[in-house]
Amino acid sequence: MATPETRRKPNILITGSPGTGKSTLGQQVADRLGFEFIEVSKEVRENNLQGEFDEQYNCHVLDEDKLLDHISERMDSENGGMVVDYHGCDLFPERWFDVVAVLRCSTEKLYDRLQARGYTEFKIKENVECEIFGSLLEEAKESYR
Ligand SMILES: Nc1ncnc2c1ncn2[C@@H]1O[C@H](COP(=O)(O)OP(=O)(O)O)[C@@H](O)[C@H]1O
Repeated sequence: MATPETRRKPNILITGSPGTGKSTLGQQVADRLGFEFIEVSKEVRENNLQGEFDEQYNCHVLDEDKLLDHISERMDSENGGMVVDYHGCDLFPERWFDVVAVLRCSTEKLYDRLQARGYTEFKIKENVECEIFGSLLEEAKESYR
């Protein structure tokens, strides 16, 4: 099982509220470095890693155990060189990452981006509030002191 000391190339986690630009940046970073990009939402859709249906959010929740099992071989590899995009970081074992970036975005821009994505007012408000409070940055600081 690789650790930051034994991995050949670093693993990078890109977190932040939905709409801050994680998948855009993650793909660019992976392309430039020749790393593999795991966009978690896409990985979940393509590999049937959903859990139960959530009525309030009108979508399936993620089955976290299934996701972790699904990517653990690549994340624990001695090679490293993985870029992962997910909105939080406390789901993952700390040993998986050498670099954690938290993307931020102005609330005006975030609002417009989430509206353009067709999110409900409820979901937009919740995500914009999360951005105002800097919740995901705090989560990352707690996990990776
Ligand atoms: N640096 C940027 N400048 C302007 N627009 C951006 C930037 N990064 C992403 N976007 C746009 O913002 C929207 C959300 O980006 P996306 O990468 O899908 O965010 P996330 O993966 O965090 O949900 C997309 O329409 C994307 O084109």
